[in-house]
Amino acid sequence: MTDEAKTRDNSSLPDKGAIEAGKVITAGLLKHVPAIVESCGATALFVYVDALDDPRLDLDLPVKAKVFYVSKERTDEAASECLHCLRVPDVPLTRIGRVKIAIFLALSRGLVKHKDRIVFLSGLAASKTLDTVIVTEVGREYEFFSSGMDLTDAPPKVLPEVIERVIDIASELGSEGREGKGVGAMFVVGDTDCVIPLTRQLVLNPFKGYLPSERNILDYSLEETVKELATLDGAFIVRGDGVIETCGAYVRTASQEEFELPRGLGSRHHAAAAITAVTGSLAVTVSESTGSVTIFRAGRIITEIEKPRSTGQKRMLSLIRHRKAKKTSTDS
Ligand SMILES: Nc1ncnc2c1ncn2[C@@H]1O[C@H](COP(=O)(O)OP(=O)(O)OP(=O)(O)O)[C@@H](O)[C@H]1O
Repeated sequence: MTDEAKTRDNSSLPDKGAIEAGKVITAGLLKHVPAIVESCGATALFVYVDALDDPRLDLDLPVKAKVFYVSKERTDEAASECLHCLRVPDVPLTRIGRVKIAIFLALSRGLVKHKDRIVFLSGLAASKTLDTVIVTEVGREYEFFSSGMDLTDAPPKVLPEVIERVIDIASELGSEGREGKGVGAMFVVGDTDCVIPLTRQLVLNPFKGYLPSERNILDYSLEETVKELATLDGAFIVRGDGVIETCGAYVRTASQEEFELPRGLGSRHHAAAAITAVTGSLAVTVSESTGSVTIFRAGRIITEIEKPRSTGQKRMLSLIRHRKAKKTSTDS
């Protein structure tokens, strides 16, 4: 976890009473999980372990399903302690957003498949409470994933870790923007032999002249460069093994009418749908206006991860402080 994220989490640490209440709620929920898994015929149980005090103590569940730990932590210990550990981006996410990303990552790794039934336990990391059970069948309902589409049909030759990395960077851009401003972006991943002829450069390719090993999106030292270049118009074109071919590329696309996208989505999102319709690529967009991250495949939206709304708590606190200060000065 980043220092900034730690500070954010520490600032909202629950008091002792809240932790005790959280433990009671979590224990109550976990008691019923094996029965829920069994009666729903679920084959996988996803648990957001950041909402637990100690996953090893709390999670001794005798379930007849594969158990997946979902966490924001990037540590290697987390991955080695359990075989199925899915890391979601370290940004504020809604409970549903977390479910969507974790299931999508599991799908792209081939750990779950289309029509699998999944039980997802979620909650708030800050309150150390598991308080939500979501049961879903992959591909059945539109709220999570595009319905009727076999999501197991992942783009060929795209490494799952590349998909994970792109979603990470996109989520961070959507959540944090750049220097206080919203940033939009588009990443077209895989099938670059077919994608590149359908693009034209809006600016000179900043990656030109670098060895493939020096421009791989899997290299964490490139993160800041990628985020900075996301402020340019156009798309990143990324090979399935993570090598960035170019950025600032305009995607030449068919007319907008061909794609049934929700109203309000503009040319960036239509370009993403279009390029995935005519190539075997996957596209990930970040909306500059809303911060939402959308994943496209075969001309359709697979899923959209909405940015959680700000609670306005900070603004409220500063207003209260301001009013108190004003009252004190008029009283004296
Ligand atoms: N065909 C394209 N190829 C690459 N980038 C594009 C393309 N069309 C638009 N963009 C990028 O998207 C930006 C925003 O365009 P527009 O507002 O129409 O899209 P949008 O889908 O509404 O996205 P947002 O939600 O970010 O505003 C453009 O400034 C440009 O950088």
